[in-house]
Amino acid sequence: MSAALTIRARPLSAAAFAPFGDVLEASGQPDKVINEGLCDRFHDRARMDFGPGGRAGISIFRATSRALPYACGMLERHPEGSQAFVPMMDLAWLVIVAPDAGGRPGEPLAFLPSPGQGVNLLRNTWHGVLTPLAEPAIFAVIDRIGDTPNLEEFFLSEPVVVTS
Ligand SMILES: NC(=O)N[C@@H](O)C(=O)O
Ligand code: NI
Repeated sequence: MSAALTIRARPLSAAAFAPFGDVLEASGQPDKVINEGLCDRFHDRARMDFGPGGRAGISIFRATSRALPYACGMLERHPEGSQAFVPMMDLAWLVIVAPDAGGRPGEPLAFLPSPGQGVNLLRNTWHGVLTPLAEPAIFAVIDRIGDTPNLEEFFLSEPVVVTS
């Protein structure tokens, strides 16, 4: 019986997350200063994609918190569109992603966003479902609205255990 894979969650960084998506944050120099100089605009910072036959939508997720160490038993992906998660309050949450390895998830990575960070997952990127580590956990989710399921799930033979 193989031992369950254990991975350590690391602070979220744009560089480490880049193959999987974008970190949504007020980072670096603003692209524009607007509103009579009273607002910095960090312009167009996500690689969004909703494919033919779909459109962008904003939904609100109210999720149940989990705890570390967290056993992740399923990774999913959305073949027809990107998916962004923007917390609407300051809370700890977990982002699990994985490269594709021949149509199934490869070794996952786990990230802990800092306050002020959201994520945009690229289309067809393997990820764990929204995983807050506190409650209340309210998120704005920007993803594809369409008539197809836009969902592929992969159930792991052994859960991946995420530690802090
Ligand atoms: N199913 C759904 O709307 N949410 C998931 O895609 C998720 O990543 O949480
Ligand atoms: Ni998803």
